[in-house]
Amino acid sequence: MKRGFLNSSRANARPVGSPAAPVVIPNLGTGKYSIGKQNVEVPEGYESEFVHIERDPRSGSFPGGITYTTAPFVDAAPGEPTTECIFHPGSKEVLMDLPGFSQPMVKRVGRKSPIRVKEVQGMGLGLFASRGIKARELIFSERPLLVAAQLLSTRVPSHFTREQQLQYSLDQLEKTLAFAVDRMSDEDKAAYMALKNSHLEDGSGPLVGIMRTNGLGISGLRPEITDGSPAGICCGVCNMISRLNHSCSPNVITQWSMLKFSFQVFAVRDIAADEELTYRYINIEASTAQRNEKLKPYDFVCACSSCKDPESDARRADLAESDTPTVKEWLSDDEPHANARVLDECRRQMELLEREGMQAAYRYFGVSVTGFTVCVASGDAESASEWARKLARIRWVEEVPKDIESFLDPKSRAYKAHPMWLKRIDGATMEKDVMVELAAIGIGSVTLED
Ligand SMILES: C[S@@+](CC[C@H](N)C(=O)[O-])C[C@H]1O[C@@H](n2cnc3c(N)ncnc32)[C@H](O)[C@@H]1O
Repeated sequence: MKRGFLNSSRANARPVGSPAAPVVIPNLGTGKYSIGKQNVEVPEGYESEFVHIERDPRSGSFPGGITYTTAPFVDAAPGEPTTECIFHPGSKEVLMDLPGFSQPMVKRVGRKSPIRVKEVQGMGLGLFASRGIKARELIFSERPLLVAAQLLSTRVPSHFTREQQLQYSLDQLEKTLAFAVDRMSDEDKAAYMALKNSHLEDGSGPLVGIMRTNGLGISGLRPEITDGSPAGICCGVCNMISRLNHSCSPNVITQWSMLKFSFQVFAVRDIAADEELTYRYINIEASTAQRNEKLKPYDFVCACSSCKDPESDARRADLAESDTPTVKEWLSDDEPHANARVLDECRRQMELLEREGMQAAYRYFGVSVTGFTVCVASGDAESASEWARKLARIRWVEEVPKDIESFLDPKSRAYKAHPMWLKRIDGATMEKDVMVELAAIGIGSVTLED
């Protein structure tokens, strides 16, 4: 039996409330113009199947149907923005059952905003820092204009061709969105309609096109979908966040807070005044060619510094092929120089991550926490404090130790009080009872024999 967080597969997986990624509606075609280019006509007479139901904001969902609602619907703070939602059964209950829902947003974009919208040549609009921003800063929070399931569970006539079925689904989704957009205030409606649409020629209607271009993934709102399929992810469309352009070396990350029903935007490294804020739309560990393939639905070819650097691919491939060093594996490594070996690997990967500007990758946390723990166990507070400095910049990963700031000073007393302090020096084996003790507080693991 295994115990402790750092043993679990979660230690290496993306964290709860992980950064949202823009949504590409999966079964509606992900390639550029992969559907609808032929101007597919759906036979007449099928439009009547569309049904919409509006409900009292506080009542729950009903079996089999979708519900239009305005969130947060319970105890919304006065003057807070609201979101038009298209919910499937169970979504509303997720929120109603969430203790403390909803909490007020923090750091809304106001008069002293650290960001401004500006034209970027060849990219349309973009977001820029209006002052210097420090790594880990919460730059702003935003409640979406719209939250909707990515896919509608409509019954598609089976005698349609595949193209007709896809077009039919797009048309149904467009009508569903139209009803929600119509419920928005004039200001929000205008904001939604002014967003970029890069799906002008693939059969998407204007509202669907805007959702596909700007939507950010939100998990946890479709409890009935338990198979991990994309249908379980909802899509949030925001006004400001939607202006973030893509970079493969992004300087911000977004995180969804269900409790605050809003996205939070954090700086992953220092951002200079007037620098553009950029965000990753796709997995950034992939090669340049793979990344640009994934970006096709957004209708641009990325020209960020990594995409232009011929040596970047080798560095990213190296990372993609290397396992993130974990505390769990280090503890079960009996080799006498495990500390030095694991630390070398942490340093090597960190150098690649920093060189590639990949502070937004979850691996950045994994490498830092392992490097920190190994240094503490070796009694090397000086090196541990360097890793602590990196960890202290990561505010969007829940597993960063809450007291990490107390390890920034290598002379801090926190070191001697750390449960791992001097517990594993190279050349010495670790006592079983020490491992049991550590596992009990969530560091490492022990195998409990029957
Ligand atoms: C979510 S919007 C970003 C904001 C957008 N630039 C605007 O004017 O509202 C996504 C669209 O912005 C453009 N875009 C985003 N990142 C880009 C980049 N790195 N290079 C060129 N165009 C980009 C593409 O048209 C893409 O479909």
